[in-house]
Amino acid sequence: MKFTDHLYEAAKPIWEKGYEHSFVQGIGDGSLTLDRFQFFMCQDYVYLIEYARLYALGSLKAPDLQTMSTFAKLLDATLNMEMELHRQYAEKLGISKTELESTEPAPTTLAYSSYMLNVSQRGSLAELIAAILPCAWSYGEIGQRLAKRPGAMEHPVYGEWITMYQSEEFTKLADWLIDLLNQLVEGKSETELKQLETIFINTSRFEYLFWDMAWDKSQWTI
Ligand SMILES: Cc1ncc(CN)c(N)n1
Repeated sequence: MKFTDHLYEAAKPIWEKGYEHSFVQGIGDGSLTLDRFQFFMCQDYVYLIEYARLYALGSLKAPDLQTMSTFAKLLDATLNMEMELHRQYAEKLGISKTELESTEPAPTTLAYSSYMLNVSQRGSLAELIAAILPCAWSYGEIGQRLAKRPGAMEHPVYGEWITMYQSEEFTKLADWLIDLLNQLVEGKSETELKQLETIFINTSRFEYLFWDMAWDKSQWTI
């Protein structure tokens, strides 16, 4: 069993709850209200700015030129493919680029991105990947599951979101991280593997909390 298969099994109950979340189901059946989606896209945009920095950090920590170059491609894909989706949605929803970029991170957004940055700055490349992997992997899974629903990809609002996250272009980003993590864990001790699992579970939990935040549109209360 590959190490990432083990991680997948460990996080499965959390990911399943994420898939079943009213927000995700609302994207799938088109019932999600626009105000919630708009809140999500703005928070997600500023989250992705911080997330993209982790790919730059991955490039810094990379052991060889090929790995360095792949992290640079992942950085480019986040800034110019994934975040372009957000910019296009913002335009359609009447949100300017400046407004999008200057979104104040809500508590969950800030906690999630700060946790990833902290773990990745202090830790090894394997720890960095354990922190960022649920983000890339779980959205690919969600996209592919939602895409199987008849008509979901053709929905006038949410169709493009599903189309993007189910795409091969997006899912191959996670595949590459999965392969690299499996290589990096060779020879690691049980304690080190457990630490990687803890990080992976924590960011999986944050993924769930992000759906919750978007559903409730929860902001700072003080
Ligand atoms: C919170 C979150 N998690 C994951 C993804 C997919 N990169 C995202 N855009 N936002």
